[in-house]
Amino acid sequence: MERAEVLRLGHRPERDERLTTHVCLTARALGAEAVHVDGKGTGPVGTAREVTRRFGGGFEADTVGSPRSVVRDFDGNVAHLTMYGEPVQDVIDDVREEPVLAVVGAGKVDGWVYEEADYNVGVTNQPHSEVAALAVFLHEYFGGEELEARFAGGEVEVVPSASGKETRSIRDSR
Ligand SMILES: C[S@@+](CC[C@H](N)C(=O)[O-])C[C@H]1O[C@@H](n2cnc3c(N)ncnc32)[C@H](O)[C@@H]1O
Repeated sequence: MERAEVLRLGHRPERDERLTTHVCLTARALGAEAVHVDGKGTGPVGTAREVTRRFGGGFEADTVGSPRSVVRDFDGNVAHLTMYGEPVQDVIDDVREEPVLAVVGAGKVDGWVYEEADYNVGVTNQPHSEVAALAVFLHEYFGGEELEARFAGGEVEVVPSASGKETRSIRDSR
C-alpha cells in the first residue's frame, strides 16, 4: 500500500514561515502521514498539529535537526522534488513500488540531496513552488485516491457546498 512522508529542507523562520506552513498543510490534505521540518520551524509544525486536532486524521509533524538522517533512515524511496529532475510522469510508477519520502527545498538545496535521493523528480522542468510541486507529486503518487480520504477523530468537518461555507461538529454528523 502507498504511504508518504514529507521532508521540508532548509526552513528559514524569518522568511519561510508561510510557505512551510503550506507545505505542511498540503502534505496532510493530500494524503501524507507526516511532515518533518528541517530547522527551527515550530510555527508551521504547531499550525499543522492544530489543524489535525480540529479537522482530524493521524497526521504527525515535527522538526528535525539532521535532515540527512531522515533521508538515510527512511525505509522506502526518497523522491527529491526539483525542477532539474526526471519528469514525474516517467518515474512515478517505479516510485510507487515503495513508501515514499518526498523532499522539497526552500532556498538552495545542498548537493548531497541530489546524490542520496533515489529519484530526483521534476514536476515539469520549469521553476515554480515547493507547494505546487508537492501537491502534484502526491496526487500522481496516490493516483487520485487521496481525494477520497476521510479524516477521523477531529472536532469539525466541512459540509461540501456549491455555495457558501458550512461546517458541522463531528458529533452532529454521526
Ligand atoms: C523556489 S524553489 C528553490 C530552488 C533553488 N533555487 C534550488 O536551486 O534548488 C523551492 C523548491 O521548490 C521545488 N520545486 C520548484 N520547482 C519545481 C519543479 N519544477 N519540480 C519539482 N520541484 C520543484 C523544489 O523542491 C525546490 O527545492
